[in-house]
Amino acid sequence: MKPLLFCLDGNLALQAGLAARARLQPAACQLRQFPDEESYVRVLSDVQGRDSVVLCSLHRPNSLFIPLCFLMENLRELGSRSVGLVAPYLAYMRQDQRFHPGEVISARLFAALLAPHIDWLVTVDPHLHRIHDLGTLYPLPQRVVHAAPALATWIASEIARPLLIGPDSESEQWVSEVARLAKAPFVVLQKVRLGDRQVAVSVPDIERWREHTPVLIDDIISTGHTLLKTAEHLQQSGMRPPVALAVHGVFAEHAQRELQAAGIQAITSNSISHASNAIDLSELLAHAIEELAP
Ligand SMILES: O=P(O)(O)OC[C@H]1O[C@@H](O)[C@H](O)[C@@H]1O
Repeated sequence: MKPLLFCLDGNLALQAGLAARARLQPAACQLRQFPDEESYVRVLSDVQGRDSVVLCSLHRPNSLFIPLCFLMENLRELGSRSVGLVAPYLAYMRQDQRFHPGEVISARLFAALLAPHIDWLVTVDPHLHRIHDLGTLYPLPQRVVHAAPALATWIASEIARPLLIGPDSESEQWVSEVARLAKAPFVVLQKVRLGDRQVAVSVPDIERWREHTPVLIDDIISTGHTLLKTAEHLQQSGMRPPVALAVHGVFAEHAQRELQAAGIQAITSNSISHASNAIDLSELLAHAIEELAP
């Protein structure tokens, strides 16, 4: 029997894509909040003796974490043989060390809370910066899907004469791979983070790329300030308005509005459901799921 596929984050398009490509059977659950914000979760499919897969990007981690744990443990109590998690966006990966004395290393602690509930994990380009192996945080069967081939295909078909730009050294791992696959030139800029919402970006001499279309590549758009600052500097250097490609469109606070106001076209993958989704990851995710699902 096909494993059942539950979707907790409302990404129904991705659920349908995965069900078709990874031979999973869509299943239903209900999630709501009580007036005091406690979570109510109900499984509406028969899971007895079945393997279950839960699709849930963790872009709103604090509000999704409790329902996700409730659902996964409930699936076991109701007789599910196994529970795998497909979290295309994995949260709490950026605070992977104590930058200031006394800070919580949330990447490690969040993983320690989540891992005991899952049998296997599939995610997309987790923000592995100082920790290079996801298995260090999640010591269980897991696959990391890389969105680079899908981003490169989109660029090759949509942008004439692209110049790929990584806003900071962290982004080099993504931009260099996308550039290789798209057979396009790339540059990496220097960024200094001044706070949660403040960044400063410096641009090297990009005179010779004037005739190219700048394509910013990053793993995450959160507040959008990294992209906004980068675009501002590119504009001052006489470049055309950039297209911004990111794997994960978190779009925290007013990010979407501010990017639009700055004339930046944001394009994202469907790791998180959003109006900017133009890059479908279901095929790449389906391969990874088929390797792990029983
Ligand atoms: O500037 P915002 O959008 O808030 O944050 C996203 C950036 O912060 C970094 O960790 C990510 O790799 C990305 O460059």
